[in-house]
Amino acid sequence: MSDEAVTVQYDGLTLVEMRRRLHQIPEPGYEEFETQAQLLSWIATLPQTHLEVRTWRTGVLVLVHGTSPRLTFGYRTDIDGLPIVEETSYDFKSTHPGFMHACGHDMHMSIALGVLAHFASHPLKDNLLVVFQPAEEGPGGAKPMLASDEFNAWRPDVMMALHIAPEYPVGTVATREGLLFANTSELFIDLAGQGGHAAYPHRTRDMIVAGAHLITQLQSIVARNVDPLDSAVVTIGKLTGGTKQNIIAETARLEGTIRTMSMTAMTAVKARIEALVHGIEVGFECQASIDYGANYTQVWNDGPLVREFMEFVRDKDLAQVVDCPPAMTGEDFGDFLAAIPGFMFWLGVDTPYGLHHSKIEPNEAAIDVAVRVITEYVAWKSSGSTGRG
Ligand SMILES: CC(=O)N[C@@H](CCC[C@H](N)C(=O)O)C(=O)O
Repeated sequence: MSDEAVTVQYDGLTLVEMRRRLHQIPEPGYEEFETQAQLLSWIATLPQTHLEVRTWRTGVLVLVHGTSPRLTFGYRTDIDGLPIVEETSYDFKSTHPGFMHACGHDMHMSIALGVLAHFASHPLKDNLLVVFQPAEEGPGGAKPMLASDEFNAWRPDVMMALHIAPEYPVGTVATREGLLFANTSELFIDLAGQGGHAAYPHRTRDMIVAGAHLITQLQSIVARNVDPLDSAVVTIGKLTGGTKQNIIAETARLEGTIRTMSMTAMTAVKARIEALVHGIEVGFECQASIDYGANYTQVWNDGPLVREFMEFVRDKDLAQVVDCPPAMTGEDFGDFLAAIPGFMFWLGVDTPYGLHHSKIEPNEAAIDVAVRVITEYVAWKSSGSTGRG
């Protein structure tokens, strides 16, 4: 492959410049209006001969027609941001107050744009569907997109995606056969008691105290109810309740997430949460409700396909390939992989701050690495194989 894939420009903009522009406009799931408009305007500047473009909600689907297609390859990027106040040193910080691309979706989008630009002018034998998917951070765009007519009209036979990894050096791809990311379930617990004057606690049912007890009890689930040879996480990331320091809180809300390696553990964790919440209702004379929000299927990499990908990248010396352990991160790309064979991999971006941190600054040199890895792999796959390992 020539260097063209990595020096690709849209309307005079490099992939890094496009990443920086996207970094400035992070938007929550299903509100990616400015992002969608920006993507569409850039895509319109590409050679259109082989392209067909559709929108799905706030997402974009681009089919690059192959010259003699037998298969459709799918490459997916997520496009939403997170409710985080940015604290990077960038001079291209988010212009959307309280929102930030702190999970790398700006990097992911620029890589997908690089892949798309390359194949728009170097079409494959096979079709390529580039998917710009909304709402990965929640409530999940993959499941409804999979069920949509827009996606199914161009449904790929094989799918792939990547996620930036702060802990790996630039020039690394890390993945594995089978389980890569966990099963996830969101968790929202509402507690309702009786508010009142801070000086008369005996006449109230204090939901700050009930919530604090419940959070502590929830921490016992992983330690005492999950097989130590399996794994789970129960995190409460947000606690709200009360109105003022001298008013006893009538309500409280806990917001969190559950992560498990197996569905057996997910069922067991949920059963324990329900038992503990019921105990809080009895013990603190209050009412409680549980909502599990969005649930994502584990990311399960197809063994032969991911093995072949790892061997290809290693053999062509496109990146350092690491056979990594599974992670407790979640990804609704798992929902695509439950329906369509494929795989996901981590892309090293070498930054001291982790995903979802207000100071994360991924190394942009990783964009070219990823575009090269993906374009070379897909071109090789389309040139001779049947799409399966
Ligand atoms: C890669 C990544 O960070 N993904 C998110 C997915 C969120 C799923 C859902 N909203 C939840 O919180 O359960 C993650 O937090 O792992």
